Amino acid sequence: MTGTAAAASAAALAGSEVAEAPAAESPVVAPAAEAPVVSAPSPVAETSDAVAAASGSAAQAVAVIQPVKKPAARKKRSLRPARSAPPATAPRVLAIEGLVKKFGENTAVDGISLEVRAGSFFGIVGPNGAGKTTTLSMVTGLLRPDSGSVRIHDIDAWANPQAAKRATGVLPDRLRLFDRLTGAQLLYYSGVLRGLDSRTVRERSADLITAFGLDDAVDRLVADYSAGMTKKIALACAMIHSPRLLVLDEPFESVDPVSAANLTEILERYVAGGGTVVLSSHGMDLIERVCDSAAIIVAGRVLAAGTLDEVRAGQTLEDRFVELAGGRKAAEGMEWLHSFSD
Ligand SMILES: Nc1ncnc2c1ncn2[C@@H]1O[C@H](COP(=O)(O)OP(=O)(O)OP(=O)(O)O)[C@@H](O)[C@H]1O
Repeated sequence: MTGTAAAASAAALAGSEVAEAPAAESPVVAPAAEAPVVSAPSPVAETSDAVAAASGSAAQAVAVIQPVKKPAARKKRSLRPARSAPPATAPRVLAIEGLVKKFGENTAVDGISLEVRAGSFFGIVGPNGAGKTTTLSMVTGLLRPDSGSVRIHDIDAWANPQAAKRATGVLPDRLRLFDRLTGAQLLYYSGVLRGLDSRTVRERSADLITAFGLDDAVDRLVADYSAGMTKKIALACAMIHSPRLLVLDEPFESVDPVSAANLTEILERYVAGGGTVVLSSHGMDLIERVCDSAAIIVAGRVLAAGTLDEVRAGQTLEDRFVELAGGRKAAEGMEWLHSFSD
């Protein structure tokens, strides 16, 4: 997704439980290396090195993916305790009702409803193509819904987009920034565009640059930034007008672990100060670590939403996700991949 600002604070979910059967052919999510708990046994693709045995060829002595023969028993580990969600009495910062978006024959978003209350760190997960970006784009005014409504701090985001955008900071999926500006110029531009006076922008820019560790990069063109640095400057731009709600589409993609910890800390402080974060991510461990509430979206529909514990339902988020998304797929076939062309 793409874009810039918009509105308010956060929340736990309305407690919507599984709404329908898992999509039969949803794509797979590879098991995260560090995924905590796993309770139910589930089939996993196994790797084995040294397949040299078959031919003795050094070229073939590499790891290959073998078909799954039987479900491997998975170790039970304890669940990471969930961060506490805001009370149900907290103001609703984001209310999405019956959102639908079609692209030709393809229904990308098929009636999504969600609620996020002030002070929530809300994670949205789903397989590739599930409709996360499309949903967030409709929330932030970047894509007009076919039907449904989006309210940010009780402002109808599509009837009154300017007011809604004032309350929102946006980190879009496909960053389209004015990258012929330096980082400092881009921050300044973002602040002034938000109506901040020059002095305030300079003060906030200095704070953000330090917080995001961009001191050495601010005078370079954004076009020359690495992917992770670009995410950071874009996130700084999204925050400069101190919005009540931050909508972040895959904020940690391309961000190194140290910088991710830094970003997480900045966001945690923002939430502790009353802000609300809605983010999408494929990092299940990260969502379990930082979010108090979550939604699992598959094929344009919400299959589970609520507090993290409600959504996990006693499993890890990853296992619950895989279960709802239709299970893991065995990596079978493609034997040709092992018959190297040289
Ligand atoms: N501009 C567009 N035109 C046509 N189809 C689109 C467009 N944007 C998204 N889609 C389709 O809508 C569906 C949902 O896409 P979307 O980008 O919202 O998924 P996503 O959950 O964000 O996926 P990912 O995790 O891969 O980023 C997909 O089938 C995609 O091909």
